[in-house]
Amino acid sequence: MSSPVVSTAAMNLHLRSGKTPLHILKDIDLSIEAGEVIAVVGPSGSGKTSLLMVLGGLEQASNGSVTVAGTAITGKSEDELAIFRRQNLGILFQNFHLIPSMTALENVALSLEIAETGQSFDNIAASAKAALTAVGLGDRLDHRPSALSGGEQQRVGLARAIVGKPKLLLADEPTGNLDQDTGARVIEMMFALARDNGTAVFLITHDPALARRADRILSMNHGRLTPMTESVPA
Ligand SMILES: Nc1ncnc2c1ncn2[C@@H]1O[C@H](COP(=O)(O)OP(=O)(O)OP(=O)(O)O)[C@@H](O)[C@H]1O
Repeated sequence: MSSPVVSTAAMNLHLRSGKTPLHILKDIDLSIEAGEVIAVVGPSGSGKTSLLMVLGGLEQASNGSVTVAGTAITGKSEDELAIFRRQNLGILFQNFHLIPSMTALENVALSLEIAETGQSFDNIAASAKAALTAVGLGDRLDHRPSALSGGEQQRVGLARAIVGKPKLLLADEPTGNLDQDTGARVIEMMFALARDNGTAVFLITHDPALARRADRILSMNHGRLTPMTESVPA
């Protein structure tokens, strides 16, 4: 059997707020297989985004182990983490983070260019165009973010997150700002990526209907992650 894409053991995250020490993540043991979609639910402030940040190498765990796509990311330098992210991760935030001066096509192509896959410019442009077409934006390639609606910008963000066929997709409330139809479309694309490419998906959501579609639901409470056993309220 292949090893999991995500594996953490006895992982803790301590931060400080002024002089007050905070124990944000407590003894996290998490494993996510290739092609598996995990939904993480839980109250505001419970630690969901903090866990996403640790898995993405955007926040360093205080102790324990964190292995993502075969790389032990604890203790790596910022430069090493940047390379690790470019080669293995897709990240989809609620607030898109698109580059305002670049067109949709350029925003998506940039993520392939900085991943340094060695592809020619023509190949990169073709992949970016295919990803944008897949999210229904084939006719918006030359639009800058300011000329796109919120839902369209989110879909550009999704195209950018998936164009490199990442081993792990991290998504924080990806449908929070979207109408139902656009949200459903974004979700379909994420599931397709897991199914067709074997991408492991870590999805934070407050949407019970969305959580129920995942392979597994985990609940975060006061920094502890536990399997969701009772059914998610509608
Ligand atoms: N850089 C930081 N310094 C200090 N405390 C932080 C920092 N980042 C997050 N926290 C605290 O960590 C706790 C967990 O925050 P986190 O954003 O992970 O929660 P969440 O479950 O994602 O919440 P939400 O659903 O509201 O997004 C909160 O109490 C928050 O105030």
